[in-house]
Amino acid sequence: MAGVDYLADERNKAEFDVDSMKIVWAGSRHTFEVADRISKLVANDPAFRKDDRPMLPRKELFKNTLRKAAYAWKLITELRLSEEEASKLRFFVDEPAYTDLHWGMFVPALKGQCTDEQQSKWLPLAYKMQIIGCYAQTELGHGSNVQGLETTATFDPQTDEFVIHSPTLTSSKCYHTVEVLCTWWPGGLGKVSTHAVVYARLITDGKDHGVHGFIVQLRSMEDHKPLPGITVGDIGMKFGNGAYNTMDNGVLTLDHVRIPRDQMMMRVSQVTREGKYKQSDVPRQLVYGTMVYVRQKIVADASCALSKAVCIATRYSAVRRQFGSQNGGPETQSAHYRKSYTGLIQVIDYKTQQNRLFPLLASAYAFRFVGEWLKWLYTDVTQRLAVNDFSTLPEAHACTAGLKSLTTTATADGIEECRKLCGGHGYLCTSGLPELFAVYVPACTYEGDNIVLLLQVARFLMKTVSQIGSGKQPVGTIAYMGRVEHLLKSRCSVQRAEDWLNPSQVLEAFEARAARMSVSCAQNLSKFSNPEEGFAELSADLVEAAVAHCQLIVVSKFLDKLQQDIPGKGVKQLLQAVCGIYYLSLLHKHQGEFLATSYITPKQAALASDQLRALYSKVRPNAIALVDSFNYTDHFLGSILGCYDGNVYPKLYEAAKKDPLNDTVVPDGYHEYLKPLLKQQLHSAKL
Ligand SMILES: CCCCCCCCCC/C=C\CCCCCCCC(=O)SCCNC(=O)CCNC(=O)[C@H](O)C(C)(C)COP(=O)(O)OP(=O)(O)OC[C@H]1O[C@@H](n2cnc3c(N)ncnc32)[C@H](O)[C@@H]1OP(=O)(O)O
Ligand SMILES: Cc1cc2nc3c(=O)[nH]c(=O)nc-3n(C[C@H](O)[C@H](O)[C@H](O)COP(=O)(O)OP(=O)(O)OC[C@H]3O[C@@H](n4cnc5c(N)ncnc54)[C@H](O)[C@@H]3O)c2cc1C
Repeated sequence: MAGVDYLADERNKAEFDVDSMKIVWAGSRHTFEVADRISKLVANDPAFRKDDRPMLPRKELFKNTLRKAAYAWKLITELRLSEEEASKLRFFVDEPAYTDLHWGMFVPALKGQCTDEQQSKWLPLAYKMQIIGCYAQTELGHGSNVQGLETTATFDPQTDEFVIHSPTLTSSKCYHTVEVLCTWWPGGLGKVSTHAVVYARLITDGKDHGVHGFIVQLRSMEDHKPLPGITVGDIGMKFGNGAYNTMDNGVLTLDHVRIPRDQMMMRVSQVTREGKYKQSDVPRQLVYGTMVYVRQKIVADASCALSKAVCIATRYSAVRRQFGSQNGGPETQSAHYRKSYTGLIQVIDYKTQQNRLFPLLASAYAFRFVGEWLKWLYTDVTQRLAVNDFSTLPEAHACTAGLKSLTTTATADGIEECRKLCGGHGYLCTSGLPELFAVYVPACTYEGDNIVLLLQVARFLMKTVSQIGSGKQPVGTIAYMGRVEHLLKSRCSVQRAEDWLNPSQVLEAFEARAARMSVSCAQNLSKFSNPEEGFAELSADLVEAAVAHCQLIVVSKFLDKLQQDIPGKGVKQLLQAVCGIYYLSLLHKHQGEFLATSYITPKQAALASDQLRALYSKVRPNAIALVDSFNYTDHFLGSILGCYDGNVYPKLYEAAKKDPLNDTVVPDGYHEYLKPLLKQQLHSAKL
């Protein structure tokens, strides 16, 4: 049956121009064309096969990743791909590798933390991959608490060097039962990186200046062996088969390792030849700049991971049929569903399925647009920093931290929901969903634990509330706090379900909820004589206020997007429906907060649910076209359930036949373990 498109009927139902939507999703025609070309290049090259990943033993898996990364680099250089094309190629290869950390963190750290002179030395080497780097910040005992790091970099004026040292238990106040407090977790560190950006406490003349970044060579450029004083290795298997085990997350101890003074990254602060510590005229927090950059990237990546899962679950939900009757005979479910040509009900037509799936589809679009906006914000703050305007740095930190937390939590939960939406078959590795979940879920932890990051947003919110009335007008994403008096008094004016389609009404509802939750936290905090104690005591409420603020940002950026000129037949109308599903499903999920803050009434909450159901019906015929708009190849999706042609069952059957366990009809181990058992039972049962 090759060539038959089992989803053709679904595709014919679309009420909008899919090609135009593809461009909206990609961000521009240019980005679409690059992504389309590179994704096909990868999909058509057998060297990038990835369906065997869950079955490979770790060593083989890792070597395979090294092979793919080297081959990708060969293509990048031979085809003279641009930076944009090269990064798309790595993205579509879709395999976590040391290159993610080299390009995603090491290079940005060099760019952001080094002086021009240092950059001119290190960047050309890194760009040509003549050195490979990683980002070594987290220690066994300290991840979230960066200020608590214990590795030291002590300046030795005699030799003009820093001595980098991981403290041992004996020299540490810590009472862990491990012998060494080493660096632990960095990706690419375990087996590959030649260099690392190591974060350590800078000590000059006995004085501790806090955490700074240093470039440390780890391995010999001749034979890849660790340099003297360096002990390095992989930290072991992680969650899931295949998944993130293609990455060599590493452990590192540094025993009085000496590096030249000019390998301290000196953009933010410097140590002179005499050992004098000098701080540039920039905020110390710029040392954390790489994290702001990567968090912004992670938000953009969330929409990719979630859209992948949603594409699989949506296509499969249209293919999968449950209940109804094959021959038009008595129905086992309500006649309401008797629409499909076979008489069997497509599971996508169940309202419960739509209620679980469509908000995730909407979230994928919402995260795409907020990711675009966050990229703009990051570019803007970077340009300002270049001219010593630091005014928007706290907002950029709060936005990147908060949105990283919000989008990764929703995406990880969403992928797991998509697995359940695919029923039993979702649990098969060939659905692609178990591995996608296992690869994605650490995003809730790395680059800042999601709760720790929300607490940073909460601090920013409390600071903003405390400044209300001081004459300092809040701007940007926090501008609504400038209208707090109105927002505390106002009441929702919705009278009919359709009123929930009014953008200004929706925006005010989300602003009022966020403002009221923040103000309530601030009022409760003011009852504590010690603010830090109050912050700790109220931290669960503060996290909820931070989530409300971040959801407001996502909703407002989606609504802003809809204000733009969006070409293509029906595209804008569909996006309006998708946006409506996004905010109304949030309103429904957090109804308690909207009601408790008294902005809306129970009747208005019920009208919101009515409108949400109406939007599900609007989106239903367009669901397949909406996921086709992601333009994912079958290779990238890596899922039989999500394959473009919907020909799921024969593919599942063929894949099962190819499982190594089916290489022989009688399994290995039969003669040792099954036969004797069965024989013994045969004797005792006298059969
Ligand atoms: C399939 C493969 C994966 C693919 C992923 C896709 C991603 C797309 C590509 C991305 C590229 C590369 C791939 C990356 C893969 C992921 C690798 C993960 C790498 C890591 O995990 S690296 C380690 C990251 N570690 C952390 O994030 C630690 C978290 N902790 C912190 O950030 C901070 O220490 C803190 C919790 C914020 C500190 O809190 P504390 O209150 O103690 O703060 P300080 O006293 O230090 O500072 C207070 C002051 O500073 C402000 N501030 C804090 N952070 C920042 C910042 N980053 N920028 C600006 N300002 C900051 C804070 O607000 C305070 O200000 P105030 O005094 O109140 O005015
Ligand atoms: C797959 C993966 C890749 C990684 N890659 C790198 C890398 O390349 N380089 C690198 O340097 N690091 C890396 N890391 C480390 C990562 O950045 C840290 O694990 C992360 O920052 C969380 O820190 P932690 O492990 O110390 O968690 P902890 O802080 O120990 O968190 C444990 C629990 O305590 C809670 N908690 C902690 N502090 C607070 C608080 N103040 N208030 C309330 N609750 C709190 C957290 O919410 C969490 O529930 C990686 C981690 C993973 C899982």
